[in-house]
Amino acid sequence: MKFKSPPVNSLSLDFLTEFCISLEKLENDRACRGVILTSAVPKIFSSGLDITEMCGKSTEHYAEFWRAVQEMWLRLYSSNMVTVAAVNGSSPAGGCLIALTCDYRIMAENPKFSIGLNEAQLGIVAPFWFKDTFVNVVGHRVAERSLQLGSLHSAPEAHRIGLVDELVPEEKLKDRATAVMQQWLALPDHARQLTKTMMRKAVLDRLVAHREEDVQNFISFISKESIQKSLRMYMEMLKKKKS
Ligand SMILES: CCCCCCCCCCC/C=C/C(=O)SCCNC(=O)CCNC(=O)[C@H](O)C(C)(C)COP(=O)(O)OP(=O)(O)OC[C@H]1O[C@@H](n2cnc3c(N)ncnc32)[C@H](O)[C@@H]1OP(=O)(O)O
Repeated sequence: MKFKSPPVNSLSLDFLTEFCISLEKLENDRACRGVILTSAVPKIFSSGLDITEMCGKSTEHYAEFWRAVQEMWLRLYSSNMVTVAAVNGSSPAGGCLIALTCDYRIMAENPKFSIGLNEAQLGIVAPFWFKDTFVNVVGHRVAERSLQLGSLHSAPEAHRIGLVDELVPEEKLKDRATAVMQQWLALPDHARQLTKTMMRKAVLDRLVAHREEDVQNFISFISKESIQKSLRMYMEMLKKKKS
């Protein structure tokens, strides 16, 4: 599956809805046992949640948007398919979450590409299930430091801390992702799927049990004037960086 929402594959409500529909179709297709996620946009895997969806909108819109973010994560983290992220560009925040939610991450070894949960840099907080997914990949200490600092890690550093499983030259990314997929698909599906469920169930159950509370937390957090101001300033900064 190739993300193609230029300029930066930001995760808008439309993007998330289409992503979930596509995942559901693949999940229900008995002939499909695995999916490789990558980007058709040069240099960017995904720029994370679309900030414009979280700025100056109604409470109803925030609720709908956040439910779509939750749905994307719940479907991908609990997928029966083998999921491989072929990270061919930068991947901050929600983009990093998508990669973390897969079974395996391969990143192009370009030191200009960065990845991480940088929410703190925007003055916002990664929710508990972003944090739990991160901890499950890199361990508590590395996750805590990285989250508090809102670090964006260069590709080599991301590999060093275990955020990505391997680095390959960009032109070899597709072949390597295919080889990894074949390796994972060589196992009997039922054994791999039950193992995945066992490893991920507690974290998935936690969001399922607190889903509505999480929506309400998001709404009250994002509606604060101080948070809206931080997001507006961040968007301004992104625009200024260009000129
Ligand atoms: C008590 C606890 C309660 C907790 C409750 C929950 C709290 C809320 C949790 C929310 C979690 C949020 C997760 C996120 O994902 S937030 C998004 C974070 N993303 C970023 O920080 C990335 C920002 N973008 C960049 O750094 C760069 O754009 C990038 C490196 C990706 C690409 O750089 P490049 O130079 O190639 O491109 P431009 O910067 O010029 O961008 C092109 C245009 O795209 C716009 N843009 C970029 N990113 C976004 C985005 N994420 N959303 C919307 N729009 C984006 C950018 O402004 C440019 O637009 P213009 O062409 O119009 O200028």
